[in-house]
Amino acid sequence: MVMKPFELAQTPALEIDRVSHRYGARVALNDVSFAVRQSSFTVLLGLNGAGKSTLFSLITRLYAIRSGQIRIFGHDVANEPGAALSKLGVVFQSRALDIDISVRQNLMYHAALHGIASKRANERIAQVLDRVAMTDRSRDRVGNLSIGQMRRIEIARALLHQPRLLLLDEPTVGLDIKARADILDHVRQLSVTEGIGVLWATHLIDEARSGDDVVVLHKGSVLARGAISDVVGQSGGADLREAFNRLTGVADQGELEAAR
Ligand SMILES: Nc1ncnc2c1ncn2[C@@H]1O[C@H](COP(=O)(O)OP(=O)(O)OP(=O)(O)O)[C@@H](O)[C@H]1O
Repeated sequence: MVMKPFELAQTPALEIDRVSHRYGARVALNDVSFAVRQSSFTVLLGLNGAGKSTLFSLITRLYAIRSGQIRIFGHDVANEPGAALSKLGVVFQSRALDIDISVRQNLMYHAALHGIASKRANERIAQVLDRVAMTDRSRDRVGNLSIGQMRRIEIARALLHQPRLLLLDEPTVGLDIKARADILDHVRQLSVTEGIGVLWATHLIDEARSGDDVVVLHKGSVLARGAISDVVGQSGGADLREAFNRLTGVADQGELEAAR
């Protein structure tokens, strides 16, 4: 018997299935479908207003899903929220740490919210701080860290309960070039070493690397999705920047930056 491809494939870490969302008359997401494979690094590429934050709000259940389905490791977010969200870690655009207490205290507090007992929490905190190379800062007050270091702690925090899907919404905003490259490297490594499916939302084309998957979201619609090499090949462009420009009709990255 010949097996169909979908029977051979693993369950995706995340499936967005025909999701639409409106704010009143404004369509923010229009029939959006794509998947994040397990252990993959998927770049959700879109300009200001593309719908990235709306999509994150639906995945995390901040907003109710009115049209379409979202599944995390096969669990429907609307019908099985406990099973779905237990596998999910999120780094939102807005700052999530209490700057007046230490890194460790922040992480202990978050572990308690997830019901992780203190012995296990101590072990996990040691592991996640090691993952983001911040072990030596555990007793520091968060307010004394640089913005890039805070971002790393936010990523460590999102990893405490051992999620298998990690969402990051514009995680490098406000970081200098070195901190940006460091965070990208750390998260890319996580997808490989920990087998985590990563969805990295950004407007910066140069954060995508060959080997990544990409989803081009523009004005609420998916214009292209798949391996970067395929998306570039199908567009007829020379690289992802040209592919993005052709797909969206946006002139260049300068315009993309200016749109923010
Ligand atoms: N609460 C809201 N009420 C009305 N319209 C909204 C609301 N939130 C977002 N929108 C609109 O929905 C569309 C998608 O916005 P969204 O914030 O999801 O995009 P984004 O890709 O995350 O952009 P950004 O990079 O600015 O965060 C935009 O047209 C935006 O103006």
